[in-house]
Order: sequence, then C-alpha cells, then structure tokens
Amino acid sequence: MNPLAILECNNIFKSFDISSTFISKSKVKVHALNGVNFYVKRGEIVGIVGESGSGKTTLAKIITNIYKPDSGNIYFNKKNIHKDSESYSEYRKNVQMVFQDPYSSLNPRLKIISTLKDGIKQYITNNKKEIHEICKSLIKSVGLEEDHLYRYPHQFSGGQRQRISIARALSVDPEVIVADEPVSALDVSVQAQILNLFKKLNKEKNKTIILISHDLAVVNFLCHRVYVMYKGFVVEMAETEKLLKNPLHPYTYQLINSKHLQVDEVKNENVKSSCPYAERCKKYSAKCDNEIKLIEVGKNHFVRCAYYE
Ligand SMILES: Nc1ncnc2c1ncn2[C@@H]1O[C@H](COP(=O)(O)OP(=O)(O)OP(=O)(O)O)[C@@H](O)[C@H]1O
Repeated sequence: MNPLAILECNNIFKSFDISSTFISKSKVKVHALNGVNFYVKRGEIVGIVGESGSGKTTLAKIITNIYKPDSGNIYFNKKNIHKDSESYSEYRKNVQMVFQDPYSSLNPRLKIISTLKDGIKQYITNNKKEIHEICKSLIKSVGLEEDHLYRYPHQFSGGQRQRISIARALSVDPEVIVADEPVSALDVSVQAQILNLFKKLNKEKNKTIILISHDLAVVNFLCHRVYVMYKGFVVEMAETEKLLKNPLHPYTYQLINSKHLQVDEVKNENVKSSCPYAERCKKYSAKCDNEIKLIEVGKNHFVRCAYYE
C-alpha cells in the first residue's frame, strides 16, 4: 500500500457478460479491468486517461462502489471498505461522484434545494436551519446565487447544472470527488469555468479529485499525476509533466501524438504569452483576469484561451 494514499484500489478485476450475437443466448466475457492498481493522495488531482473502451468509467464506478469488482480490494484511509460497516460508511460519505451528463444526472422533479438536502440530512445534520444555511453556502461555493436553490433543473444551462451536480457531491463534505468526463458535454467556454471550479476546490478546500477524461489538454490543466489505461490495464502512471514530456509506453506516446499535443506550449500556464491570438482577441482583454481559462489544442496544433473568438 502507498503510505500517503487516501484511496487505493488493489488488483481490481471486472468483467461483464454480454450476448455474443443478437439472437444467441451464449455469453462472452468483456474484461473491462485486468488487475488495476490505483491510488490517490490526499489533496491530489489525479487523471485517468485512455481511449474509448479502455476501462476508465468502469474504474470510476468501482472506486465509487457503483460496480462491485470481481476481485480486488478498495482501501479508504488505509481501511478495507468492506471490512466493517463503519469503514464502509466512512468511505460512502467521503467519496462522491460527479457524472458526465449534467442533463440527466439531476432529478427533474426536485427543486435544487431538495436535491442538496438529501445528503446533508443523511450525513451532516437534521436541524432545518443548519441544513438551509449549508445549502446557501454550497450554492454560493459553486458560483450560483441563493435564489437558484428554489428552481428546477430545467431552468438552468448545462454549465449551471454541472455546478449544481458538483454542489450535490460537496453537500456531504467528501474528501474525494470522482468526476467522470465532467466537461465533455459542455461548450468550451463553460468547460473552462467548471475546470477552474475543480481547481479552486482543490486549492482552497483541499479536495482530492479523480478526473476521468479522454482529453489530455484538460488533464494537463488540472492533474498532478496521470494514469494511462489501455484495454483494461494501467499501462503507465507518472506526474503529468513527466508523462507528457517523456512518455514511456508506446500507447501513451501514441495518445499524446494523436491529440497533437505540444507539450511545451501546453505546460506554459501563462495564456497571454502562449495564446497566439491574444493581441487580436476582443473578448480576451474584457474577460481575462489573468487566471488561466481552458487551454485547447486545436487542429492547427496551437494553444489558445477559451475566450478567444
Ligand atoms: N455495463 C456494462 N455491460 C457490458 N459491458 C460493459 C459495461 N460497462 C462497460 N462495459 C465494457 O467494458 C469495457 C470498458 O468500458 P468503459 O465504459 O469502462 O470504458 P471507457 O474507457 O470509460 O470508455 P468511454 O471513454 O467510451 O466512456 C468496454 O469494452 C465496454 O463495452
């Protein structure tokens, strides 16, 4: 076990039985995870990347206990989560998930305040006044207003809904947030805001974040360390900068090249100097507060600010 790990998965195997053909009743096994080892340290942001079908979401669902592994163990704060009910309930409270699709992940019939209340009641307090105060501070912590608490999900944009999903995950004050492709359903400019929110939660509240993404630019912007998955195996793990500059596994190399990632440019956190259009971008000067927005690697292999038009 890694002595610094807050959450650790050891030798996880997971397979699914699927029908071999449309009419046949015979089953074939899909081996989604083949002996995966994974850990995250407290206060760290770790990325999991890999092509479609490599097992990222399955691992995220195992980490958050949505799927049970066929074999292997999960440890939270050094305790096997299935050892006793106390360890399990500590883990359940402290590991929360933010899903990819902000449109389907909120109950359309519930006002936002009701969505947020559930977890608070279960894990924090039953006192009505306190619950209300927590809801108010939660909604503000994700950049929304108090009156948003009394609206329904359909009254929000995709980016706002994703903020609400993050508020819901935060409602039980978890140590670890697992975010599965949290920005892939959003516009580029909104993506930047959500990524900045994750960065802020990590910096200011010391939240540990596990980010699943197929987008290396997103991972590079947020993550301290990255796992690369391929066909259900972890093929490489390293600090983000090292991995992008010096990929050891051929698949990682291929993944980086297929994204046309220019590592030197992307690592430069000063958008002004790395954005080739900064001088010409009208929106830039109006919106830029010198905080990095989203770095995007475009078809022409350049890096630009998300606010560039
Ligand atoms: N519920 C399921 N039933 C059957 N097979 C599944 C199930 N979930 C995942 N799989 C299979 O397991 C493998 C890994 O899938 P997974 O969704 O974890 O990949 P991924 O890397 O997250 O892909 P993507 O980026 O497309 O979401 C795939 O072959 C997938 O078809």
